[in-house]
Amino acid sequence: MAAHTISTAGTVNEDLAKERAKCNFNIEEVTNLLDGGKENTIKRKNIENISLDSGAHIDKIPEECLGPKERYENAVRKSCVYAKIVRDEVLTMTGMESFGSPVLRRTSDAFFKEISPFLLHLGMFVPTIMGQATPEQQAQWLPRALNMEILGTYAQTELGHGTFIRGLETTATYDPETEEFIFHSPTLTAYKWWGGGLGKTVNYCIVVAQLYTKGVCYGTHPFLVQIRDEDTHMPLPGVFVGEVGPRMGFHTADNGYLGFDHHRVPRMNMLMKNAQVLKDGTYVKSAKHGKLSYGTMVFVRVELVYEVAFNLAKAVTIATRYSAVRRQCQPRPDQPEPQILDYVTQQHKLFIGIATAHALQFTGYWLWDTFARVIGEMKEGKTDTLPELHALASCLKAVSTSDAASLIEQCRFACGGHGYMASSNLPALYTFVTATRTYEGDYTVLLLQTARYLIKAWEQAEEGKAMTPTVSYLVHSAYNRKAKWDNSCEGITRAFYAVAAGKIEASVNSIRRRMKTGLSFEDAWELTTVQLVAAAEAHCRAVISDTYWKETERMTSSSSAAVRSVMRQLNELFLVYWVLERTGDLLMYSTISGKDIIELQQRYEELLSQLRPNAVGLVEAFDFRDEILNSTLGAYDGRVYERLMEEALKSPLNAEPVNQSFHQHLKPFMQGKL
Ligand SMILES: CCCCCCCC/C=C\CCCCCCCCCCCCCCCC(=O)SCCNC(=O)CCNC(=O)[C@H](O)C(C)(C)COP(=O)(O)OP(=O)(O)OC[C@H]1O[C@@H](n2cnc3c(N)ncnc32)[C@H](O)[C@@H]1OP(=O)(O)O
Ligand SMILES: Cc1cc2nc3c(=O)[nH]c(=O)nc-3n(C[C@H](O)[C@H](O)[C@H](O)COP(=O)(O)OP(=O)(O)OC[C@H]3O[C@@H](n4cnc5c(N)ncnc54)[C@H](O)[C@@H]3O)c2cc1C
Repeated sequence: MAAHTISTAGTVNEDLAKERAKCNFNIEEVTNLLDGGKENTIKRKNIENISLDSGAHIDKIPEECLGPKERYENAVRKSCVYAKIVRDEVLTMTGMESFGSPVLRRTSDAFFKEISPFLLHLGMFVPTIMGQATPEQQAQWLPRALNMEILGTYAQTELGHGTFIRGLETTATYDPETEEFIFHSPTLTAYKWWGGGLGKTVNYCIVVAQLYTKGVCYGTHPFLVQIRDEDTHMPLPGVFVGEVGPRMGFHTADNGYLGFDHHRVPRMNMLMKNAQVLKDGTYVKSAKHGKLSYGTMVFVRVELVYEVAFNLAKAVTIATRYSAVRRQCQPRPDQPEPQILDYVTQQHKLFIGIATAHALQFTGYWLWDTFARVIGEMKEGKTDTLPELHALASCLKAVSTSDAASLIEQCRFACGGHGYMASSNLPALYTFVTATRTYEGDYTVLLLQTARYLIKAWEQAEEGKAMTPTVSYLVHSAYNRKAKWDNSCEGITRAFYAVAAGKIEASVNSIRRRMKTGLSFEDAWELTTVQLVAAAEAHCRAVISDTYWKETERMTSSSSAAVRSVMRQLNELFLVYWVLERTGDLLMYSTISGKDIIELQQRYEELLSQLRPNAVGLVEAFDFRDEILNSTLGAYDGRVYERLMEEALKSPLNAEPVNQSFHQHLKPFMQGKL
């Protein structure tokens, strides 16, 4: 026991209590807005109560104090406990539509400081069966997968290739004699690498492999492959599977490797919605678009936008509450040390995080609606809106994951030394979210996919062709190269579109100029990629700003005046922040002047001080239960120091007064007897 442990359990930190009293809007009203309605809030809280009130999620020893093996085993145990609660209690109450819902994802954070080994089963295995299998195949596999009688993952990336899917080396060669595919890894670099849950947990997986039939390669296709015996869990003959070893985060996800030595799989295990191999080996392609087999990736990219918004919301809640409790320095003589939340630089670090969490959540839900619409159209045989969805999902995934990771790291900085404590939960949030910038398509690679679409859109605008909605701004820009500056939210958004258009045009001109010197299109493109990435990022920032502004107006149209006002302030802060971050671009592509920029800097500082009294109220509107935040610094009661000490005392190193290494190494070393 530490000497100065004083039990304050049941009390609330005074400063935090005062912050709550200062808040001038109805917090619950904002919570309802963020949940998409009061009914959804009630439903969410119900699910949280059912899942967490029994305390089944509580660890005796903090997860990060366990060794890698014990940590994984504990994560499997808790996954089974949570899955059982969800299956037996939550889904029976809410019906199957809750399966895979953001509420279950949110609640799962109380069980896993990091990640469940089941995440890929729910996040990619089941969605791939739903999206890529025929109705007959779905009828065969889905009930067992949904009931978790089989567990799966998504094994696409190999040691040699992740980005370049066409370069994958695993082969699936059809044998009409036995009506089977023969899976083989011809090289070391053909080994699958990274699949979440693959190392030890799953017995099935979606394997993406080069399909060969009748001596012809038809490119990559998804297959459902059994890799372990359902009873013994032993790898099947011809299957080499294991865990990839320690990594920066994802410690409890048992990311795995997988190789095949002529492993045979029934023909009907090819996911046949978009292409089929008939019994005699004839290949038939039914898909109307060549990239439909990449559908699961688009689905996850769409989900990731609100997934990272959720993680950012947790980080800013922790850092804002802590900043209300923490006092440091004495800027004015004879005055008490201020709360660090009173430092304007601290507000600058945190409030953009709160605003970005809103911006990404609103954009994420808007993108989800767009995705649902395109999927609906595809069911009717229409695929012409898929390229626009792919371009949108690519850039929004890239920018949202990158911004969220940077802002979560900024929240850690904002908490000083204590932010570096694992018990603050900020390190785990960062390592989890920074991975999202890479997986499901690397940042640069995805922005270049969007750039391809934008360059084509520019050419279509030049030719006077009809434009799809998200690039219709290019039509006007051809005639209006310098946007007239106007510092309203609408005017700022318009200027961001002008920046995007200007950068797209500059990229097009660079490519054309280079091609005129005799370079091929590919070489000219490559030399222009720095500009192309910047153009795609600018396009994405315009889309986020536009969506956030319009959604704020729409969502708060019937809110109370106080809620509408604080939501608008946050929205304006976001827009002005990005104007100040991008003044160079705006000077180039709009009529903004130095005087406007000085005025906007002042406006930004005004917004910081207007938002200051509502800061704690705003993060509390995210309505995270302590179990979900999992943080010594961010708990509702603000007992920061007590909780830090309580967690420190749980460290296995504190279980004994003298560690055996003293007798074994230190003492002989210090006494010169080594
Ligand atoms: C019952 C109880 C349950 C209880 C438990 C509950 C607990 C939890 C509750 C709920 C859970 C719910 C889960 C939700 C959580 C969400 C988080 C999810 C986390 C998941 C974790 C994921 C881990 C990571 C997984 C992976 O990383 S998988 C691997 C991903 N890999 C990639 O992304 C590779 C990136 N590369 C590519 O995408 C492509 O190769 C490329 C870069 C696009 C290039 O491809 P290719 O070479 O083939 O194409 P090009 O030649 O460049 O282009 C040709 C044209 O095609 C167009 N194109 C390309 N891609 C697409 C596409 N996808 N769609 C449409 N069009 C596409 C391209 O633009 C070109 O067009 P053109 O017109 O210009 O020619
Ligand atoms: C935590 C984690 C979990 C994962 N889980 C899974 C999983 O469950 N299943 C699965 O299949 N995969 C998984 N992955 C793999 C992931 O999808 C890939 O790592 C990702 O797609 C990036 O591919 P890569 O590793 O081949 O990177 P590379 O493509 O080798 O990238 C390396 C660098 O090269 C650059 N680069 C590559 N190509 C280009 C280009 N054309 N133009 C310009 N620059 C380029 C990139 O920008 C990057 O800077 C996971 C990865 C991580 C980190």
